[in-house]
Amino acid sequence: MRLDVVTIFPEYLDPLNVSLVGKARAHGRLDVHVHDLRAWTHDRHNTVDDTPYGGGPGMVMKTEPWGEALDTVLADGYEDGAHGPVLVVPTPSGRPFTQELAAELSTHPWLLFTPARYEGIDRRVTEEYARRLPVYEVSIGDYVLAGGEAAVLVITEAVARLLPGVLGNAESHRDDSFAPGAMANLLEGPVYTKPPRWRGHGIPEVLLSGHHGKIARWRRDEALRRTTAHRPDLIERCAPAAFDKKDREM
Ligand SMILES: N#Cc1ccccc1Cn1ccc2ccc(-c3cc(N)[nH]n3)cc21
Repeated sequence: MRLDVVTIFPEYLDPLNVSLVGKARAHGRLDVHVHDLRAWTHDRHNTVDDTPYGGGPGMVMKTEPWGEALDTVLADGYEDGAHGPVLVVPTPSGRPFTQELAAELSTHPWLLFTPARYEGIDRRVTEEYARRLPVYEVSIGDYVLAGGEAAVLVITEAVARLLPGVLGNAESHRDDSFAPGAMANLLEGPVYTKPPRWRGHGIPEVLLSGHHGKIARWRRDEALRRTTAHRPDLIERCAPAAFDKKDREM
């Protein structure tokens, strides 16, 4: 997968050099290019914003730098023989980012992120590129950030971990919260590791039993309990297998 990010804060994307995404890049599973939008300005102040038509607070990001930047990035990518990208626009007014959307984005060979700042990008930029590219406007939550770069980090990590070979243990995202399967849409249950006792806290006996069926049932029950407590809205989306009464009677 190729990822391009156009931003006025390229250093904000430095975390894409470490941990899971950094390893995926080192192993050639991800090809990440971060571009400074100001490279496509031509005035001595490297201006990327201006006052909003119709008045109002804040500033709006100008069309011209974005147009030049995206045309260049697209040309570079196509030269690399890449398939057409999808444009991913972080915005508070976008489609909620979910595990399902992460899985959908992970099927595309090229994601082109346009994290804005100020009050956003002049709408004509999105309209212009929507003429030739699929555009995903994505919200990572019902709160307002100061810009889209944090959203790019979140989206990139959630997508990268779904790419073949990126997660060490292929099982790791099998029981993810929200991943398909019997535990789909259930929140993670509690996890434990050595030492067996810590400051007077022990381990649930079932986890030391070696009885895999009982352990699996306990984990499912704990996931159901936590989901019911913290996200009852997810319960109706759970696979029927999550409520398998037969198991419970065992
Ligand atoms: N746009 C806008 C905007 C509109 C009103 C007030 C403040 C902003 C700041 N902002 C500028 C760029 C940008 C990108 C993404 C988010 C964003 C995403 C989620 N899920 N929350 N916030 C915010 C962003």
